[in-house]
Amino acid sequence: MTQAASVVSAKNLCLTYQANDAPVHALSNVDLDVRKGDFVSFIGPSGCGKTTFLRVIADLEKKTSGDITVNGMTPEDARKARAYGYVFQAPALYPWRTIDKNIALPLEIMNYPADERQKRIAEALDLVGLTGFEKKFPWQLSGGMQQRASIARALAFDADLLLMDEPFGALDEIVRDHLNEELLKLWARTNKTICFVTHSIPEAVYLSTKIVVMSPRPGRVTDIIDSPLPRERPLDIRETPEFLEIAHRVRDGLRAGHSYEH
Ligand SMILES: Nc1ncnc2c1ncn2[C@@H]1O[C@H](COP(=O)(O)OP(=O)(O)OP(=O)(O)O)[C@@H](O)[C@H]1O
Repeated sequence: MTQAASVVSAKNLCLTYQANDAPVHALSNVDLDVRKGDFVSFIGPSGCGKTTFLRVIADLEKKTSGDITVNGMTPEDARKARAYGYVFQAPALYPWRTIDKNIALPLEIMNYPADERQKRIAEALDLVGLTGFEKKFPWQLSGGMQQRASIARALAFDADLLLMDEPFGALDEIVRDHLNEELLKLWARTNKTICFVTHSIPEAVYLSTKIVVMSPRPGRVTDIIDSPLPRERPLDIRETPEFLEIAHRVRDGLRAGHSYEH
């Protein structure tokens, strides 16, 4: 079998923010290869550079040194080619726009014709299970449904790469479990490549084909775990020895990164 194409490739990637008092080494010598169809989670304590890494992929921050390509291009060219959809931590929906109009906004900015917009909105709502809610305002939906609407908005351009920055962090555990299951189904149906930031070990292990463990000061990768779990995962896989073993390794990686500071 030939290896899947590289979607994100980082080599010796460094990013230093020039803060007022001292430079902040948000990413230090990061090496990572994300392949087409991977579900990659980034896990680590606050400040280890998870968001910064997604922002470099999205061309919202510029690297200081090293190399990074997205779909074989510079992040800037990839952004211009609309290589990705971005889902933020909070739903970030416009309260004065109905759900369909929120999803339409980026498509309007990109001058998609009205009929194409309608088609894409309907498809994206179907993928996240929100068909029938197009005329509701965000405040008429629960937190979980709002976050699904944000995912629909990111899916609407049909980019192969989804960047998700802790999208379910603010939701209660039951809703989160449900959305995790839904997200895996969506990933299986669409064959997208997903880069997903989380603070939760079970979430990272449940969702991912690859888990990137990071630690702060300087922000760096301490472990990369290729998951042996099958791609199809019922929620109760979380009680299996295989699952717990990976969770254990993630926890060890997080601990090792922590002891580096002392
Ligand atoms: N624009 C900026 N200017 C200066 N420092 C920044 C800037 N953005 C982030 N940082 C710093 O860079 C480091 C990495 O931040 P980043 O947001 O990538 O971490 P994170 O792992 O996503 O954290 P969290 O889990 O809290 O979201 C932190 O120390 C942060 O304070």
